Amino acid sequence: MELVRGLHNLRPRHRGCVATIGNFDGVHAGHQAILKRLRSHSARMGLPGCVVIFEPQPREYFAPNAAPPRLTRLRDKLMLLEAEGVDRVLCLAFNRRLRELSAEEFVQQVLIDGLGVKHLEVGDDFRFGCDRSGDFAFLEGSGERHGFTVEAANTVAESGDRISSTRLRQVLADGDFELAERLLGRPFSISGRVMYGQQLGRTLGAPTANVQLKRLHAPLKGVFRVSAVLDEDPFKGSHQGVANIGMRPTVEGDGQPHLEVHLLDFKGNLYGRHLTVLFHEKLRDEQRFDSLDALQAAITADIAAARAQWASDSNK
Ligand SMILES: Cc1cc2nc3c(=O)[nH]c(=O)nc-3n(C[C@H](O)[C@H](O)[C@H](O)COP(=O)(O)O)c2cc1C
Ligand SMILES: Nc1ncnc2c1ncn2[C@@H]1O[C@H](COP(=O)(O)OP(=O)(O)OP(=O)(O)O)[C@@H](O)[C@H]1O
Repeated sequence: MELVRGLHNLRPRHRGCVATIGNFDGVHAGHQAILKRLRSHSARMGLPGCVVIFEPQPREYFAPNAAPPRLTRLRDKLMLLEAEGVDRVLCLAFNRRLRELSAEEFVQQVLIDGLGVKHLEVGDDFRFGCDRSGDFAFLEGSGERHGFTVEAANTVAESGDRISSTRLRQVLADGDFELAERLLGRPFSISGRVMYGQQLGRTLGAPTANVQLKRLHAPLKGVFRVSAVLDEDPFKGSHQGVANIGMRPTVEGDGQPHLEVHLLDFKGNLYGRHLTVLFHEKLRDEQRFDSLDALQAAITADIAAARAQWASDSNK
């Protein structure tokens, strides 16, 4: 899969494709349905399938502090899009210039001059352009004038409700990981590099790998039953574990949320390795304990609860 950053990096060879546009945060089952249609039009027309995304996502640009949490960082989003068979991603910087483009200018500059789009696939509620003035009817009209076809994919729903990134954020915040897995088509995960922590975990009887969240504003907090894959290689096996996402109020953290993972029965150095943490169940909320002994007892109980659930799963 090819990543093109910015319109200025498009070359004549990039012209002629089938495309779709959106945030694709989480690459959930609704997105996957659109991407499946993109693949089939791409095969039918013998043209590459291109996804146009924005970075930052528009709401992060408009309200950096009030934007909703991210389900996927750019890196993970790109890996998931590649796994869905996307040939090319055009990542546009969402900035003042882009936000001020009218729907007409967006079509002309991005779809026609930039990509030479021959077919556009969008969701039925898709809107774009300055003040979200461009909709499906507008695109159909543009398509007739500029020579591309447009198709609106039907809404993909689960239990009667539309699947969306917004809904997933709520489902994760509620700790409903079974539903999250159905909406995503895979368990929810966060990945990152393991960095040095305060090295306190080992004295608590549970050494933890501190996974770098960087600027990721995680959509969940609390203590979870997890599994983890090392270096993105599922063939190296997945490890069972428990994890905490929070501020670590008992040990006076650094004011930043951390993702800390304790892998059960694992010995080895994880510093600098890449860890993908898959979330299976919420065990409890993070708490401020009066002593490190009380925290240690709580973590021991978390580990026991996780082990009991794994054991019951394997007996099913
Ligand atoms: C399963 C688990 C549950 C945790 N629960 C809490 C908690 O409820 N409150 C809290 O302050 N810290 C909690 N922590 C975070 C610990 O305070 C943290 O892992 C410990 O301070 C070690 O940090 P270090 O790796 O930076 O040394 C939890 C950690 C794990 C792995
Ligand atoms: N459940 C769905 N069914 C059909 N199409 C969808 C579905 N969810 C998203 N799409 C389409 O996928 C494309 C990308 O969607 P986008 O990520 O922008 O929206 P979203 O997942 O609904 O997120 P949000 O909750 O932030 O609105 C758009 O064309 C959108 O209409």
